[in-house]
Amino acid sequence: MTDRQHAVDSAVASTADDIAEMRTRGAATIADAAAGALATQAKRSEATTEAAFRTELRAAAKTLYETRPTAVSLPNALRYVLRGMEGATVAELRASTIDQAEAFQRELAQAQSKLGTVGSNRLRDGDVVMTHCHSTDALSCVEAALEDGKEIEAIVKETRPRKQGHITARQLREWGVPVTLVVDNAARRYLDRADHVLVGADSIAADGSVINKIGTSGLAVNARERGVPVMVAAQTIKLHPDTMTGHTVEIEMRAESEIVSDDERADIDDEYADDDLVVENPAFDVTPPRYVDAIVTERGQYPPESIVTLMRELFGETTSEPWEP
Ligand SMILES: O=P(O)(O)OC[C@H]1O[C@H](OP(=O)(O)O)[C@H](O)[C@@H]1O
Repeated sequence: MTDRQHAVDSAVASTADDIAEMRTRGAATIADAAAGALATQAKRSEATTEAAFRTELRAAAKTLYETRPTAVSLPNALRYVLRGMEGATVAELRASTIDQAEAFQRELAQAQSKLGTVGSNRLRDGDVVMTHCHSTDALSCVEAALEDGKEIEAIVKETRPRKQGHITARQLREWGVPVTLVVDNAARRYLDRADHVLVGADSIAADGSVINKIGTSGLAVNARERGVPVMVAAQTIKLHPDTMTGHTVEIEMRAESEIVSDDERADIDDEYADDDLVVENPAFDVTPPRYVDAIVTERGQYPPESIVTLMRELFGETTSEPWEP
């Protein structure tokens, strides 16, 4: 084991593992868990010097960062917490880090609730929304509309390969929303019945592109063809500052076991072939801004092309990694 691994608390390692294995998933939920893990690291740290404490916290942040690459809410959360780590003694550093992590978690919840109010203004009584994957930001718009007394129906895409549509359907049913669950391939057929496509985002790029669960871009193109507006619910924590300086967002490639079992692979592949069957499992795709009607944030709704103005205001041009000294 390296010194860095020794310094990282077991609770941080376990949070990182939960994120990597998607037991903790969804961009906002990941950010919340990461901030909580840094607070735990600060609470449990046995560092005796200020330098050792800072090294530990940076090592914890790096461990969390290296779990999944696409949702920018994760590095944005880590950056936010580490920037608040201030003080001349270990006790002061500990207190400020814990305070900052708790402030982050509070603001995250408040932002989602504000975003929900903004998004619900786009929904009319009796509207039908089509969802993809499971997004707490997207669902907060429906929740706010229901609280306003509007009746909303949902067509919920299953979302292969991990079927997060089931989580969305379960939540909506709990709220008493009529739900029609469909396989992903049925989306175009059911768009005729939808008034909105409502999705979340893992990252939003400076040009207004939306990086979200694989299948979002095809859904958005079909929705445009059918004249159904596409609404993306994304707190500003989903804005990807690196894209202001030309970087692209890394698309996570997940294990092939999410798509085919070993037996299925053996059944498909020719055992005498010179090469192996290739199976690829990208978790996300990129929807160009021209297929998106509105990005709904806690600061109001934006046409995708103008999101860069908000990014500059919130992040400046800073894109350094949170664990860099
Ligand atoms: O932050 P909230 O809105 O909850 O979720 C945002 C996005 O995170 C999810 O990714 P995954 O299931 O973690 O791969 C989905 O792509 C979803 O749209």
